Amino acid sequence: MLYLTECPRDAMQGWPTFIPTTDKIDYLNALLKVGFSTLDFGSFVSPKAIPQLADTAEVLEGLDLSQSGTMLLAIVANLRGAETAASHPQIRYIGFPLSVSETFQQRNTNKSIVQALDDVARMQDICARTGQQQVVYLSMGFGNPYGDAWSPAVLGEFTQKLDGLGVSIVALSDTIGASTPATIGPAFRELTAAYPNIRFGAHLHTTPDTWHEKVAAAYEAGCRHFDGALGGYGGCPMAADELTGNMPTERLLEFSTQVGLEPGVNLEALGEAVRLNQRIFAGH
Ligand SMILES: CC(C)(COP(=O)([O-])OP(=O)([O-])OC[C@H]1O[C@@H](n2cnc3c(N)ncnc32)[C@H](O)[C@@H]1OP(=O)([O-])[O-])[C@@H](O)C(=O)NCCC(=O)NCCSC(=O)C[C@@](C)(O)CC(=O)[O-]
Repeated sequence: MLYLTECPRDAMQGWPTFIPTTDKIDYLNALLKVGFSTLDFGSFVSPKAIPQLADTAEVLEGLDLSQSGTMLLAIVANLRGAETAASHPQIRYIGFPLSVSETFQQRNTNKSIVQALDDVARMQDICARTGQQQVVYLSMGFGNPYGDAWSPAVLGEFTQKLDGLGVSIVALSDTIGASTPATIGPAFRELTAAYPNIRFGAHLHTTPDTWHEKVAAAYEAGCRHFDGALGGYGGCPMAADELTGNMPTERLLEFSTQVGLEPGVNLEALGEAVRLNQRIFAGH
């Protein structure tokens, strides 16, 4: 079975019209029944930066976790957000976007990479206090649209720092869909060999035509932790004017069957989640 993180937060965060809080709650409760390993359900960030998710605390109140084995993950972009996430023991993972592009770090969190690394260290302290776990996203991990210098080696340099801080889950993130099998495969192969204490996830934004080669490259390089969003909607509005789209979870499940793994999801619950997904994102 693949370790799947379903990311409705990533699908919703840049959606142009406000999704009513009750619709978010219904959708997330449906996703909680599907059997995903983790649900990236919302974020505690500035409501000015991401107005769509200003209701995350209210949404959390409405979630029914009683019959779900799925762990909750919330994205934060500063220490204030991390303290908010830390005050909710239902949240297992606190996700922080650390960018290997200085321009994107500034755009996304209004701070430098050096300051962001300091936040990662402090968030490790918060997690040590609460028993939660930090997930660091290496954003723009496969290139950026701003002309900032990038090479495959940069992922190694950042990972070394994260390893030193005791971070044990790192999601290699292709924020704008710039990766290719030629950059994905070596990244997962080399980092997995060099950092056995870290689980590397693939957070690969993609266009519909290239999903398979990207997932296959990561899988063949040993990756078993994939992020996706049903329908492939969304992306990061802080990255570019146009949302790239997410890795469609349906395709990840299809891939999982192709390689002979149990999808590990309840198909009836998945059908209901897809129905609510279509109501929110496709208006029917
Ligand atoms: C980090 C800041 C806040 C810095 O932004 P800033 O402007 O430096 O922050 P500030 O401290 O000056 O505060 C500005 C305003 O935000 C409020 N504020 C400040 N912090 C919080 C908070 N935690 N919760 C609630 N409100 C907050 C604060 O109260 C204030 O409100 P005002 O006084 O003006 O009314 C801002 O840049 C921000 O919120 N960024 C959000 C970025 C974001 O959510 N990006 C999308 C998620 S990351 C992603 O999608 C990438 C990922 C994970 O998928 C992986 C990948 O693909 O790469």
